[in-house]
Amino acid sequence: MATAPPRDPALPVLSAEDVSLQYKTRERLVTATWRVSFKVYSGDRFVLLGPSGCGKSSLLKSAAGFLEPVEGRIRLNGRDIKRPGPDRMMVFQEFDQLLPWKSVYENVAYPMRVTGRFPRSEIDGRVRAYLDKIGLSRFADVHPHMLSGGMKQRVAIARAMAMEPDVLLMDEPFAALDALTRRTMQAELLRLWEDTRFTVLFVTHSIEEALIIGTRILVLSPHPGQVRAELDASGLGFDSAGTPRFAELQSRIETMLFNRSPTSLAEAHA
Ligand SMILES: Nc1ncnc2c1ncn2[C@@H]1O[C@H](COP(=O)(O)OP(=O)(O)OP(=O)(O)O)[C@@H](O)[C@H]1O
Repeated sequence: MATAPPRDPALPVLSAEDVSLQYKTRERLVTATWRVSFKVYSGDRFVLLGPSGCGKSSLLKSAAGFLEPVEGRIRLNGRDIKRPGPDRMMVFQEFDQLLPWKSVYENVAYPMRVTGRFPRSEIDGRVRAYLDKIGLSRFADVHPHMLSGGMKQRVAIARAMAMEPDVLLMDEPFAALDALTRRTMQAELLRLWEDTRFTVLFVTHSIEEALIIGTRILVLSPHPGQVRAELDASGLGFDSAGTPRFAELQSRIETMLFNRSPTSLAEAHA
């Protein structure tokens, strides 16, 4: 297989330029986002944050190649995204994203087998390495219905990461988990990132999750989705919760999203 030419780290992996997204239903035209721009660089943990209806999932769908902008452009390594491809792997919120008739091993192997992204001789090693990374080696032969929600999400993450996509697209991957499992999974994602420094575009409506997961956060307001701000959240993690920087960013985001003054927010939390 031909190796890709080295990429210039100064160029974005993914870029959205004035992206407007719309849905045409029989009754009306829904504008999901209005001229949204952002750039995701190699190794970014880039978070799209905002309330329900601000177009986070639509932007992710567009990056995945399922939804073409009506205005503007969305590009991967400088090329317009026209369709889905193995260079972008998606992890969804739903627990039913695995193929139920295939084992954990086969689920992770499947995209590699059908896309030919790697030589066949490499597939077994890759599956085993990624199952090991997420601590599911012992469950390789188990079928999804035997797994907890958290384990299913781990398999989905391993399956996506094993493809070594240019950008990993994650749509509220931990939102359906209980609070403790969610925290464990957030920590695990950060640990995996420390290991390989993959590029991820992560959607959430949780401010706390955005601050823990993200190195950069794009705050969106709804109807239609528009950019409110882009914030630098690098260096924050679990240990930062409650620190002045964490609290300051949290308060800034709350003010932006709820249009409340910091004082009234402090009162609301009291
Ligand atoms: N398939 C669709 N057909 C029509 N309208 C849609 C469709 N999908 C999304 N929308 C509309 O587009 C807008 C943005 O939706 P989107 O799901 O992208 O937002 P979101 O920020 O991800 O919200 P949530 O957190 O609730 O998923 C909303 O007004 C939504 O109703």
